[in-house]
Amino acid sequence: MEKKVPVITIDGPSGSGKGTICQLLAARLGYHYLDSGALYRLLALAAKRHGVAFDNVESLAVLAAHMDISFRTQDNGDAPRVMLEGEDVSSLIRTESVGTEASLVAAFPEVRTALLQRQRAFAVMPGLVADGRDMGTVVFTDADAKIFLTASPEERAERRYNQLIDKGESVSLAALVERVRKRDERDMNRKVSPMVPAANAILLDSTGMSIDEVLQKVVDHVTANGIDLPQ
Ligand SMILES: Nc1ncnc2c1ncn2[C@@H]1O[C@H](COP(=O)(O)OP(=O)(O)OP(=O)(O)O)[C@@H](O)[C@H]1O
Ligand SMILES: Nc1ccn([C@H]2C[C@H](O)[C@@H](COP(=O)(O)O)O2)c(=O)n1
Repeated sequence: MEKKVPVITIDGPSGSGKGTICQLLAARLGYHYLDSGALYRLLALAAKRHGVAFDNVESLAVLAAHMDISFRTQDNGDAPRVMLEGEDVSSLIRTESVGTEASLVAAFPEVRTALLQRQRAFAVMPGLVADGRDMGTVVFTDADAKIFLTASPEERAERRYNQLIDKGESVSLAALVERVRKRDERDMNRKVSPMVPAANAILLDSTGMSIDEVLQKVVDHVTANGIDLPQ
């Protein structure tokens, strides 16, 4: 019998630290990493470039199923480069506006269905750490360990603020808090695959916790669920 691919899911709102923790965990375990939010961001960018309106559901679904995308793993351990039609768009998809547009196109069931198999294809040996909003509830329901990572909207906005300042972008913290709240609201209240913790996920509130502290809690949960760290 074929061995089941181990999968760990970390879902949660924007800025909760999912990407950071998933990448550190994947590196520790030697697993693959899926940034599912990047797929929705890529779709938003591809739609703009191909002149597809954000309410043209049929064309968005076709684009979601067929867009030419890839993730290029970096030898130095840095985040994978995100490619669209052969172009490195890693920075382009990280803007606040693309995040909002990704949240808009993600609300369509047709788009989510079109991306389902593409996401599941990431589950290959030796294992996968998947980050998103519905990894534990829809995409990998039989995952070995599920975590729902949160932090207060104020702290998440502040993390994003520091990130943008580091990149040399001038932003208002108050505007970011507002944007974080709006995106949470849309992601939590959409009809399909809303952002909710899976019934068998642990809830981890990272407000006031360092990255190392969060990682340790996640590692504890993962090992308690039978996934061993390599020595
Ligand atoms: N526990 C933490 N304490 C302080 N800063 C953190 C913590 N976790 C993550 N960060 C920082 O917060 C920022 C956002 O983190 P990250 O991109 O991992 O969040 P995310 O949940 O993946 O967000 P998104 O869903 O929008 O992609 C990064 O600059 C990261 O270094
Ligand atoms: N599994 C997922 C991942 C992402 N989305 C949507 C909702 C988010 O606001 C947007 C951008 O995601 P991020 O890069 O910030 O993680 O994409 C989703 O609906 N489901």
